[in-house]
Amino acid sequence: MPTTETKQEQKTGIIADIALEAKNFSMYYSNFKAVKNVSMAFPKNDVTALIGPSGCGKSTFLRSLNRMNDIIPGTRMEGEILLDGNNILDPTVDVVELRRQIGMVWQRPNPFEKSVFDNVAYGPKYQGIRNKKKLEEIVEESLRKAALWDEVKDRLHTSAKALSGGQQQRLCIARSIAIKPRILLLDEPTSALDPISTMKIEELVVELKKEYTIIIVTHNMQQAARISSYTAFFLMGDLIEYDQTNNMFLSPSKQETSDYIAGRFG
Ligand SMILES: Nc1ncnc2c1ncn2[C@@H]1O[C@H](COP(=O)(O)OP(=O)(O)OP(=O)(O)O)[C@@H](O)[C@H]1O
Repeated sequence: MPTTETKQEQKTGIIADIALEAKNFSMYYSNFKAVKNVSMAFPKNDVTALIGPSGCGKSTFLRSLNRMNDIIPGTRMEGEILLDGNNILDPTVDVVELRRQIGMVWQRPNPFEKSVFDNVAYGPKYQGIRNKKKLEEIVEESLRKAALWDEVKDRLHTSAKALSGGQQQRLCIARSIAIKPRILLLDEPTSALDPISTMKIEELVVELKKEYTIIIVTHNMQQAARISSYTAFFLMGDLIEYDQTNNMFLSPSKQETSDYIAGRFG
């Protein structure tokens, strides 16, 4: 009989094309170890869900993947997170360029106090693109990819804050896409949205995986089951189980996973 560890290694070992990989990664808030010795690989052009009860460290881990925790004083990280074989935790890494490659969408839609157009054009302008036609092309392409173009094409120059919550969240996705990332980190992107808007975001995520690697934190297990190919279950900072989503939900190998999925805690 293989040990559980061996079984999991075998299962995660079937990821043929790895976009990003954590190796023995830990993250501390001062002396508190919020993420503990996590090793896992994220498949390219696919969706991986991070699930677990409140406080288990899934958002902290997600934010570590593009060094977003750096902005919190007193944080410390150990281990490695590899992108193309390079450790992104290395102090010499250019975090602005890293965050261009690994974009982030937050729980609450947070468009800038600018027009729809200027929200999407912001990143490309920051990168030095000034040509008006080129910017128009990028804005249209990004809004189309975020499944928002048809709804906003006649109001590009009105305030983004006037959009609905669901539209604002798709605008935030368009804003991320506009700077051509390779990986998108989504931190509970639908938790503030109504069911119809949630469905649109879920459809969008499934569409976007053709072009991007997507890592999503969700409280919603049905959502993880609907849109992800792999799921990682965290508990008190530990990665308890990582597997293909179908296996995880149909035959979890750990009791804690089974209890959580069955709604016995969390
Ligand atoms: N800025 C911070 N300073 C100190 N501790 C923090 C900070 N942010 C999170 N923590 C702690 O780290 C642990 C993990 O928090 P985290 O937000 O990553 O969990 P989570 O699983 O994403 O929870 P939720 O689903 O409620 O967002 C928790 O114990 C939390 O209290």
